[in-house]
Amino acid sequence: MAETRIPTVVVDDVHIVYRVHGAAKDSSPLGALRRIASRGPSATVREVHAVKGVSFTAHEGEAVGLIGTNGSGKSTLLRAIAGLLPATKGAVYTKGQPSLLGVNAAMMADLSGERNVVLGCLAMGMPKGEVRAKTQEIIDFSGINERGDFSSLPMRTYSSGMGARLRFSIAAAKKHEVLLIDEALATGDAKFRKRSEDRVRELRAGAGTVFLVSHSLSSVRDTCDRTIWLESGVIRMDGPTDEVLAAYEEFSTAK
Ligand SMILES: Nc1ncnc2c1ncn2[C@@H]1O[C@H](COP(=O)(O)OP(=O)(O)OP(=O)(O)O)[C@@H](O)[C@H]1O
Repeated sequence: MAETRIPTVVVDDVHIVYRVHGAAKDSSPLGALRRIASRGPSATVREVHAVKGVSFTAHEGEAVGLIGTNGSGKSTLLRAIAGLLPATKGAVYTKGQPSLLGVNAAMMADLSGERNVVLGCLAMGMPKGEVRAKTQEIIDFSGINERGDFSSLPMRTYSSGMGARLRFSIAAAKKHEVLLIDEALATGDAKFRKRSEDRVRELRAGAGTVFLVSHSLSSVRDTCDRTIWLESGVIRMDGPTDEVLAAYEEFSTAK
């Protein structure tokens, strides 16, 4: 009997178009004067068609890598799956509320790492008692205290890698139906990467779906069994990670 796979994310012919205001082609004073005289606001609005008709379905327990050259639309697609960007055309359907974990996820730079852990957990909807019980565990997982008591120092004193480790550790402390990771694993060192990859595997085992955007092909290889390759906003390949990475590597070296 065929195994029933439960879909968690359905992306149906999604297009994302950014409208950039104040980006007139002719930025000279004369050009500005012409635009004022013609009263045409559209002259200063330019459109960037970042995602062009992308469709796929992801299932419970699946880890999907998203790769592609700079500007190919990976982060845009992830933000659309997270519900942070509306699709200009098409639709995204998700099971539960996806959580987006990116390198720029909001943290309060003037508060200590520990306070950020507490706030981050509360923001994810964790009950107060659980936050208290998990705070130390999260700090230990992040490893930021390996070289001294950094968790009591303001986050602005952390290196970018330390900040990324703490952000990942906070997000990974909760069970997610759909976890979207944008480059967050790449900044950690080898030891932390191993730990975070193990955590991603645990999340998948709990029937979660994980998306990983990364330029680190080894991270994708170690974490994902399926990979989607985006190029200029279009899916170029979607299949087993090994096959997609081999084709992508060939494409990158041929360029
Ligand atoms: N806020 C924005 N406003 C206008 N255009 C944008 C915006 N964000 C991204 N873009 C454009 O959309 C396209 C896709 O960008 P996106 O950041 O999704 O690519 P990416 O594959 O994640 O790139 P990278 O690997 O460099 O992170 C690019 O052409 C980019 O210039």
